Amino acid sequence: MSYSPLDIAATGQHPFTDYARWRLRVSEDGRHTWHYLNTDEECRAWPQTDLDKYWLGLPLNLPPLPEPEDALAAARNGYTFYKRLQAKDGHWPGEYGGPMFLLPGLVIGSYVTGMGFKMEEKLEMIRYLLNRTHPEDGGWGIHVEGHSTVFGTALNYCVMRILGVSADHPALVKARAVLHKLGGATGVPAWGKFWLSVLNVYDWEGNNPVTPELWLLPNALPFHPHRWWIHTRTVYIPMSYLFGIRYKMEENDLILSLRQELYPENYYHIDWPAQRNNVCKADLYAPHTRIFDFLYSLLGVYENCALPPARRAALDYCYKLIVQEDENTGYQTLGPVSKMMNLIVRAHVDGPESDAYKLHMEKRQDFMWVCTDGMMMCGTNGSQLWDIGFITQALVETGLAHEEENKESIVNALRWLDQCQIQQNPKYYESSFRHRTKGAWPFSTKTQGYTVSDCTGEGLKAVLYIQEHVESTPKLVSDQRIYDSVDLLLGMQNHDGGFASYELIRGPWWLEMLNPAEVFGKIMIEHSYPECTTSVITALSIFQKHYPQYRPADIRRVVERAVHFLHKSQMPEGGWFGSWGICFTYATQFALESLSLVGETYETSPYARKACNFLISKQRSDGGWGESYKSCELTAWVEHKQTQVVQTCWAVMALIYARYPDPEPIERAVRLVMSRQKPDGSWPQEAMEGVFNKNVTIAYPNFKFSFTIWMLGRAHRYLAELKASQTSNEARQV
Ligand SMILES: CC(C)=CCC[C@@H](C)[C@H]1CC[C@@]2(C)C3=C(CC[C@]12C)[C@@]1(C)CC[C@H](O)C(C)(C)[C@@H]1CC3
Repeated sequence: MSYSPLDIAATGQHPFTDYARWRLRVSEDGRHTWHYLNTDEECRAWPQTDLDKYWLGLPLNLPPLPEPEDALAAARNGYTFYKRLQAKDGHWPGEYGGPMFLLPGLVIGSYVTGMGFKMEEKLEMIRYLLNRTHPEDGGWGIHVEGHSTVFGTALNYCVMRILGVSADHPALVKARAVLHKLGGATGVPAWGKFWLSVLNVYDWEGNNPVTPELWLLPNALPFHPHRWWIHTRTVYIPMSYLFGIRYKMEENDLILSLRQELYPENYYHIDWPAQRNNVCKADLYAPHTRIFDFLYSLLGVYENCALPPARRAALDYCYKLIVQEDENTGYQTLGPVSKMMNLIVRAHVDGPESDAYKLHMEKRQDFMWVCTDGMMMCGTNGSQLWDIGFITQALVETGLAHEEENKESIVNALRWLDQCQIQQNPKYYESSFRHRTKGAWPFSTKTQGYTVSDCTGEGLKAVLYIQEHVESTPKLVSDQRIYDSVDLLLGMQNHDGGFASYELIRGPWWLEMLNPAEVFGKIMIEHSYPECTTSVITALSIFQKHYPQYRPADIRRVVERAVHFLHKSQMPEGGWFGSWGICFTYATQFALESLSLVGETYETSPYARKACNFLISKQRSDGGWGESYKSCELTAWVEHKQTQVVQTCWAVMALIYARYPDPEPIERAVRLVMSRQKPDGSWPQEAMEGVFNKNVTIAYPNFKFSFTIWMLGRAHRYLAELKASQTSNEARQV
């Protein structure tokens, strides 16, 4: 077995492997895999690039660029740097870390199925966790910036032990103390109970039922799982399978020892059924409702008398759905959590000799990323489309795309966008309850293959911008393919006029009252989001400018209803609540982009005016904006300790969309963003940019390039326009 004790340094400050030997391979459709080269010969044959070095945190030693005289020159310097991080195939790879409950799935899932890791991977995963302990107490949180929780600490503690760290290691001694102070692993939230049960260090009796038979109910029922938010149902399918068979790893010395380490009390005396609703206070974000507890007690009764044929039929059905999901996504599945759960089911049913086992093992690699601090598991197999969508639009809108030295880069980006569009519906379509995909752009890669409304919107915009505005680019995406994506978007509007993430809202609002996850908010059904709504309607409107003859009445109607949704969802203070980026700054940028489309600006619309005043009231004395992820948890603005460059860019973009008439706040913000730029044109990484399920931050490190370049270039032009109109007004007055 490749899991054995290791001698590990006390801290993860210095790499445990030779960072000059890591290489990022970009293959197929933008797939990312990291490789460690063992010999000097291999290293010579495959030299390290600036792209590798940048993400590994190695110095690029670039000469300083000419000091920028204005905002546009700063944007140009920014792109001179960022172009170096473009992969040969045209997209911009990047890490996608933040959640601290993903590596546990990877490592526990691999351990229980007998899949190993390379030594260098193990060492850097350990180092990553050493570097991500909470600076004050030494535990782990649900995400890298969060306080220590049982979820983060119990699971990552197991990861460290599995990977070979001794229980006496100073970091583990500390983490164990945190865990015990929080009451021990009994109070881990539901998903933690699940992983620990799979590892055989928690009793299945301590889990609320995850009844697979729900899948056998008639599809028409309003609470049928096919109506749940896609991430929730895709996780619950393999979860219910593994619960249904009470899967657990065979006992071994490590497991026996973990049973002692994780609990302050005697493991064998724990009253397991009493733990089902025991969740540590530090973890609890979305407490169960009474109705939830009542229904789960009924399911608990059912569990005691479940009929074997019904259980068998339910398990068979879940297994079928799992196989379909694996095949629809190239064994990546929708996301990192379902990935590892599906992997366990397939390993269990299909066995270690099967293709499914081998493919699952191989595709773990797509989520594993080496960063400055070690190796993490990413939130998806990358954010390829999302990142290329923004930077390409930024280049076109700032005019940088037209500059000779950037032509090749922009054509390469178009080629990548072209190959990324999904041109068919999934192999298993209706049978696996999928939304159509023909015409869509996904969030990451075509192989992952899921429609996301706003990714399709941003992908479409990026293609239209390049194909329609940048001279001499080939027209790679045909009219028909563009129509396919417009048809898809037109079909994704919800009854409230807004757009959700992957699908239409399928279930009733009250399903949120049955959220079992405890640590995530708003995960049971789709919801309409101002961000997604904006990406879609801006894409449709830009499309219409270039293709005025195609479904104009439908587009008009969809846009009108969407604008109505945005009006309704404005918060009383004037901002919009962001669900995917932090937070009011993020969503307000999107909402004002939408309003600008229909001519609603500071001068003409009370909505836009209120939003601008809200943003201006949050500008800090240094000219920037800084909002904490706590805003997302609390649904109320919380200041960040530091001003954030990326948020400053969002706020300024919002003001520009609304044609805010006073140049002064914009000029101050531009100065702030320019002052943070390094001589080589880059910006340093600051706080997390993104969020999901209200409670978990996630990194979008490419935003510090796309939104800075975009904002600086646009502000440069906007400020010039403002000055020109002020001068002409003055002239008229004279
Ligand atoms: C709770 C579970 C299953 C955790 C796994 C993590 C996923 C749920 C997260 C990770 C990345 C994530 C935040 C993402 C999204 C949904 C939830 C994801 C997939 C979407 C696609 C929703 C729509 C958004 O506008 C946007 C496109 C930014 C994000 C992208 C990342």
